[in-house]
Amino acid sequence: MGRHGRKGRGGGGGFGKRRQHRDDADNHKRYPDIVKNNEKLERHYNTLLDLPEEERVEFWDALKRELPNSFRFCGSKGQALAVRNLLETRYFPEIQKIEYEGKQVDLPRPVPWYPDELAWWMTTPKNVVRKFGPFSAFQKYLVSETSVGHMTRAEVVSMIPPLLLDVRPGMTVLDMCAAPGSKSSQLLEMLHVGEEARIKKALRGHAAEYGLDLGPETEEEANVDMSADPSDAGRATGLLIANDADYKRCHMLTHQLKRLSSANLLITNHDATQYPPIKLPPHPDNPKRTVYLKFDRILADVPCSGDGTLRKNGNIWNNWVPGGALDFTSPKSGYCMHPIENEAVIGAAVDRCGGLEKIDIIDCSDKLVELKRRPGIKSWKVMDKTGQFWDSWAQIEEKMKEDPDFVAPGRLTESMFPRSGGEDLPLERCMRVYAHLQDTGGFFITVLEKKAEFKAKPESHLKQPRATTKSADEEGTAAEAQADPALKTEANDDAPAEASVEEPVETPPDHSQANGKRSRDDDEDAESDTKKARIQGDDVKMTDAAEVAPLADDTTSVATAEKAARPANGERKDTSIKYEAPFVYLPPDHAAIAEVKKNYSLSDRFPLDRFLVRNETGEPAKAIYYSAALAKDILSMNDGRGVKFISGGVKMFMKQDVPSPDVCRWRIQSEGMPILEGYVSEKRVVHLHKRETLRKLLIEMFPKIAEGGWESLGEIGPRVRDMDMGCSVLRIEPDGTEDGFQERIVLPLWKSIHSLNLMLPKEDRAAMLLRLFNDTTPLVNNGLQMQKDKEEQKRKKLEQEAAAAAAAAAAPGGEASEAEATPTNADEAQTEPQDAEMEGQNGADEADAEGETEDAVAAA
Ligand SMILES: C[S@@+](CC[C@H](N)C(=O)[O-])C[C@H]1O[C@@H](n2cnc3c(N)ncnc32)[C@H](O)[C@@H]1O
Repeated sequence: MGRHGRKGRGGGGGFGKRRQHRDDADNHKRYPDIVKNNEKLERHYNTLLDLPEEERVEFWDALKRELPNSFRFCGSKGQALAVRNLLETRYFPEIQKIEYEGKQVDLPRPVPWYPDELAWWMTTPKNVVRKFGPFSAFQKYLVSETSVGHMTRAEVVSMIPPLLLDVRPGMTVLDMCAAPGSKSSQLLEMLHVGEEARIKKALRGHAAEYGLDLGPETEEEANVDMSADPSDAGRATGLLIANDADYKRCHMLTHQLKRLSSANLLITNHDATQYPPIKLPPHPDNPKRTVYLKFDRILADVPCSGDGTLRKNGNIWNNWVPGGALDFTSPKSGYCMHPIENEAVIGAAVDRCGGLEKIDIIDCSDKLVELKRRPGIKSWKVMDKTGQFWDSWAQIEEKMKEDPDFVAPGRLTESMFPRSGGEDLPLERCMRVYAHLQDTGGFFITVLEKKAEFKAKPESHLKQPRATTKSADEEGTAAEAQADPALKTEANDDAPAEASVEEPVETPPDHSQANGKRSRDDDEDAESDTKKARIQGDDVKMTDAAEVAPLADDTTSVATAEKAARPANGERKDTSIKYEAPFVYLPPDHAAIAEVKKNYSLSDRFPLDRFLVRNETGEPAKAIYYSAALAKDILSMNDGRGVKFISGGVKMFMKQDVPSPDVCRWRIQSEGMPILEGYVSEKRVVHLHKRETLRKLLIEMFPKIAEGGWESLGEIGPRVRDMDMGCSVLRIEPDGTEDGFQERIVLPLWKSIHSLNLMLPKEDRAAMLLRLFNDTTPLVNNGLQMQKDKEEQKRKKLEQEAAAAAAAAAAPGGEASEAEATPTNADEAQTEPQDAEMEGQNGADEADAEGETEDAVAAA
């Protein structure tokens, strides 16, 4: 059907602008206070779902109850488990004591089908946890861990699709409609599973050679499967392209995913129905052949009418009309129960892709077995805007034959009905999750597997809607042309016919081998591809309520999008198309890279050819980023091709003002630390194992080292006193004692002339303080205090000098000289610390380029 994106792309459109005000008012009402009656809605689902009476009551009761609170522990597995353990050890005893409305509240429970008990839910609604006093410590924990990216609050049902996609390290994945990014973060985590242990294991054999202290081998390291992603010394080689059509939401996505510090992520801003082909470097054996990226997995979490979100968008009770689903005016999320947004779309997509030999609906009954679900629906009626049900398209045609003036109300189309002759389509393999099954929102998921190459049929082969009035009909057509870039391209662009969706086009180049992986040459036999896919179960695409036709690797979408990206003169390179600051890779022998390599004595095992900057000059001004090899290939090969890359690469080094040229100007940014730290030699490492030492470093910004200040820095005091100035790696390690650390943490540390500083944003400091020490002590900025003291001293000195000068002038024959009266700046040059300016003064290009907020690290 392909209509999903037409109205309200951006996910925030709700039920349209006219209703916005009332919606907002309704949304601010507590859910229990909302009147939950809608005759058409109830008649609609009672008819369509045809649930037995008892279950029907449960279904509506569940929809009328407030949605339980749910959250997921995220980030690296070690971190996620550490944060999860706190829930049970620190917060369970508190929650157990809470009574709300005369009843003891339930403890949170793990979601039974989510791996490693990393997803949890609780019956107490979010609003109560937020506002009811006795929950305040727990609420603080939720907010604090969410703000630093160790936890995310997501609807339980929305966690299902990534799990069914079975993403594994090394895969190439596209999330077509990714913002704000909750599913993308799950996908990214899957690409990085086991990476830390693999890197360590790969490095261990070379540790002595490079002066690396990797500590004792961990259990995870001992058990890690090196073959899961073997080609880049343990580093993850897969890639997630997270795409969204809405530019602003792409930036939201960037912000959300930044927390995962992944070098294996690119964010793009395209209409997914026109996703451009992504070029890869040619295969060395066939340098003339153009090679394009193909995806192992695609997630299509498309906008829909969202009636599955009734429990969190109470306004839907008032506003739901059958036409909502027909028009898709409420694209808040992919949660919907309506067959015309679900099974009908799957049917149409399979049809357009050439049937079940080309694309199959996968039976997932053996996956997530504890997830209660219902099979997809094979037959349904369609309710028009007046509330009348139609059994089939044939019934409408019949009526039109009988009465030439008859028009069905609303924009009904043939594809909204079960397909005639489509009885064999295994729509029962689609998955429906209803609110009453396990107290969630409603949801629809289907997993599709591409079995062979195909050319998708154009959308127009389906029968067109017949609207209520002529003008409505005309409106619809104009809107279609407006909203469907494919139609626009066909109509307006005089590029060669091969680009039209209707025309057969050359089979696009096949997977290629970038960096020895993840791509194929285009002359490879499609048949053998298909066999491979079947054997390995590899080419699974999934959709929740999705239209699947425009897969990025299918012939049609490649050709159409290629045309869109190609300028009218036929030349492919158009450097004028710049959507964001460019991505420029630095040569490995660049002076800044050499400086970094020398300062941190980086092991030769760390690749130096993946550093990039984000500015036109191509010179590092403020930040140096790092990306995985495949991301580099893609960013380099697609420069000037009209691919709208919003973000890519992890900020690895930030430029620092330093008091002498002997000090390395490039400090490691906390985001880049997990990628780099294993390769930094002992020369720039500080080991910390006492809890009190870390507590002091977290609470105090810029604790003093000079004038004996180092003595108050516990076991790290002598080390930091003797160390050269600049950035080093602080390794916080368990020492086996009971009150020692349970987890390993690595942070950047900066030593300046007078003081030391953990290079962590304030919110991260506060979150760590809460997590490790259950401490909410306000942070102390020693640097600011020193600055104030210094200013006070200066003021006093000035006063004294002025008084002395006045006295001298008053004395018989005396007159103070200018020079004596003017204070020198000599003291200032010595004052604390030069890094005071480190965040503020270099605010040039890159930070702005990504619209990022600066770390609150800084400055004294
Ligand atoms: C249901 S939301 C996605 C939620 C997201 N997957 C998550 O888990 O956080 C749908 C998203 O699709 C985007 N969108 C709408 N039409 C699109 C199109 N034609 N191409 C790509 N993205 C589109 C919207 O901007 C919106 O962010």
